[in-house]
Amino acid sequence: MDNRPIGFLDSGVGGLTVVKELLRQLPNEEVIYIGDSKRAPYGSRNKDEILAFTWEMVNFLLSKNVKMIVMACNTATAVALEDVKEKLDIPVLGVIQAGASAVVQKTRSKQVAVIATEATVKSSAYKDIIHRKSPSVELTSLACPKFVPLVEANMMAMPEAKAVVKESLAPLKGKVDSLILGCTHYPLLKPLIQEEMGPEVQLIDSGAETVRDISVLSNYFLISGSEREAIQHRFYTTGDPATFKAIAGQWLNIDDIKVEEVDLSQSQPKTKTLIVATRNQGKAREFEALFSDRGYSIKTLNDYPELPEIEETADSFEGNARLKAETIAEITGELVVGDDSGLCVDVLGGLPGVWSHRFAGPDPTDEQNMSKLLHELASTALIPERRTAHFHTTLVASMPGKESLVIDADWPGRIATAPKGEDGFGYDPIFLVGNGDLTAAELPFEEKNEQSHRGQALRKLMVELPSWLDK
Ligand SMILES: O=P(O)(O)OP(=O)(O)OP(=O)(O)OC[C@H]1O[C@@H](n2cnc3c(O)ncnc32)[C@H](O)[C@@H]1O
Ligand SMILES: [Mg+2]
Repeated sequence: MDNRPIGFLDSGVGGLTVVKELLRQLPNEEVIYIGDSKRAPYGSRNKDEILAFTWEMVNFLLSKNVKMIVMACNTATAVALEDVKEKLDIPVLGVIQAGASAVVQKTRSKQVAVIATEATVKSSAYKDIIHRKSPSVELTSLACPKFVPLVEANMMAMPEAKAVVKESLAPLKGKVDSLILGCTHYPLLKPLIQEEMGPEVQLIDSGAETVRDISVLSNYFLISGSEREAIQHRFYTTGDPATFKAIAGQWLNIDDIKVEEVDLSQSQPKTKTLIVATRNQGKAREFEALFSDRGYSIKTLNDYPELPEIEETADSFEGNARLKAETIAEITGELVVGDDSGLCVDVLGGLPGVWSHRFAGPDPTDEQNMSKLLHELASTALIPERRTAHFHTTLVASMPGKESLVIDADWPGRIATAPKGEDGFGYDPIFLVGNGDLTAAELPFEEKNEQSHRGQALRKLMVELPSWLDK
């Protein structure tokens, strides 16, 4: 018997899907978990980086006196398993072997697929093992680089997740009888993946399959834990402990889960700069909330007083957003995101639209803009059905020498007959959300962010950005 903990490592929260299975199958084992959310996703990084980061996590786990290490990350397994195994004298397990073995046993049609990160697909680790075991099995490998950012941002229940899963899995529909979830993050999207692939396709969870191997290995080396009272699992993250706790608490069903933030590398991880092309600090704060835990340092034009003022002279949201993002990216050489947004009222043919900010004159107050709009609608749109509108936003991410990434989002509603509510800004007090009776200025800050055009666009950006940067 050996009651030392088992160490789990992952690029973020994905390895929790393996831990969940461990807690179910082997309740006498204690867990030490390290997730490198700050540097996730690993899947689009190069081999040397993945190897270095994995070793940092291995050394962290060794400092906690673990009896075994489980690389609960397919990307780390594909790149670093052999190296780590060779150099340590405790057992080290990856997640690829077990998933590959399971699919060979379970497929009937011999048409199977694996979805994984780009690095795992590139490594051909699944292909190699499956072909060695059964040359007649035909494996299709598909990289789904948008899945990990989606899970890391805890967006699994949001409508964007369904859309991303549908779009990503389209090439596999109707072609296979078994699908390996070749990234430990993916079981968190399992209901959506199953719905998209159809009930007849069996999903193989590599992580869950791995727990059987942990059990076999512990028995073989006589290091299983014994039944005891005080088992204290410990979780560490390099990212935001609150997000980690939210995902882990829900997924593992543990109420008082202990999560600590750690700084893994001696030399700080390279923080990437993201310039938001605005002087509006409110917008910068929204970016900061989402991106600083992903290893970005957020700057605005206020940090670069020497940069020119950029006039919004285009006649479309995209035109203005490009003008801001591309001009600043060209001058600074950095990653820049620009956005342009506004309120589009149907009966006014989409006005005030791109002119929302200056609707009532060159430098109007929000009140002046709102009263002009109410005045315009007073004569033409008396009934609520004629007062439909939507907020629109277009985000453009730009880097010199790269085709820009463009993201749009809408937030539908209607125009009220009088302002209502204290929160928000701009036209919020006269924007009735959806078909309801509350204006955007009556929603609490978090709720507005969850629904709004800007909130939706920022979350889409968070999912699209890593794979765009990698192109
Ligand atoms: O271009 P920057 O410097 O970022 O600042 P801006 O005020 O022009 O910012 P936008 O182009 O994004 O927005 C234009 C106007 O649209 C309105 N607007 C945009 N989003 C809104 C929201 O969430 N709630 C209420 N009004 C909004 C508001 O009147 C804004 O001044
Ligand atoms: Mg504007």
